[in-house]
Amino acid sequence: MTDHTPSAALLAKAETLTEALPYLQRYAGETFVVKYGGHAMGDPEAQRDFAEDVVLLKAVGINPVVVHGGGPQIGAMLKRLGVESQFVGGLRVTDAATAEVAEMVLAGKINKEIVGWIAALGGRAVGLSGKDANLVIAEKVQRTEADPNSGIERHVDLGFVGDPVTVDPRILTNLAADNFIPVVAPVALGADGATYNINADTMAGAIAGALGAKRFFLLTDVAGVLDKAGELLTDLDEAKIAALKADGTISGGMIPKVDTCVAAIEAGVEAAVILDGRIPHGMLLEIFTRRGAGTLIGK
Ligand SMILES: Nc1ncnc2c1ncn2[C@@H]1O[C@H](COP(=O)(O)OP(=O)(O)O)[C@@H](O)[C@H]1O
Ligand SMILES: CC(=O)N[C@@H](CCC(=O)OP(=O)(O)O)C(=O)O
Repeated sequence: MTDHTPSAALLAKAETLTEALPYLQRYAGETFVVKYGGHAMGDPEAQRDFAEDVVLLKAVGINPVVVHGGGPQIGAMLKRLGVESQFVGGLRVTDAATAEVAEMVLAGKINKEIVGWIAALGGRAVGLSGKDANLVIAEKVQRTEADPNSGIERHVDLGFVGDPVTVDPRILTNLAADNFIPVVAPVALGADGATYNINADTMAGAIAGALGAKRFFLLTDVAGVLDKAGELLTDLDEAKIAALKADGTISGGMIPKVDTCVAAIEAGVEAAVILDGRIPHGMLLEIFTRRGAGTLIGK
């Protein structure tokens, strides 16, 4: 007689599904903002896995809003055009020609690639930038830098680099209510009518704050915030972050990330998670299993 007992592997799959039940109940109807960084995009397979996660979130009643980057991809295009890029404090110095290329790569190429993957997997994505429906109004960033000789702080002109100053999230909530998945490129107009290039972490944080998102995910190319020994720090708050910045544990590109998370939480986001976007379905493991992944930043 044939043995009809399910295999252990099959039973483990059922357990994974039941383990997800409390999370499915807790998050149904909530808004999750996901920042998908250029380094996390990797190869087409990684992009497909990411899109699959986003479509799954929507299918179980969560409202995902994707805000993407594309720094390495802008860099590659500028290189093809023979233009060198300079960074100050993690921000790309953006003259008018660079702003044009950044918009083409972000709002044209990458945005439509992500929309395409989501569509291919049965989701209904709408690609937009901060310009659409006045989603974001930007203001030229003001930065200072210490002069290497005198040590005196002086103003640095980053060109068309913007900070989001107002966010009108109605287009996002309207799209989500109609079962669309918004995919946002970090480009916006200033009140002066100019096009501004915005750091994608900053853009995503401002949008997460304006939406009062339940969760804000930052997908990057490290496991999360690491301590000096390279071990993952699983839980952080504002005070711990301040200490880690002060002693130099958090540096470079991780500084704007944690600052963005803290600002988003102050604006009403319940918690932010920094995690490795290169791990296939890492976001699903974080959301729907007890193990979690990455660094959770809360109040
Ligand atoms: N304490 C830390 N933990 C993890 N990464 C850190 C830390 N301090 C600095 N970093 C750096 O921050 C980087 C992530 O920032 P960034 O390269 O700007 O990411 P992205 O391109 O995804 O926006 C890491 O790859 C790492 O080099
Ligand atoms: C002003 C500024 O630096 N803008 C960024 C926008 C893209 C971005 O932030 O992409 P990642 O998230 O992949 O780094 C840039 O030009 O690279």
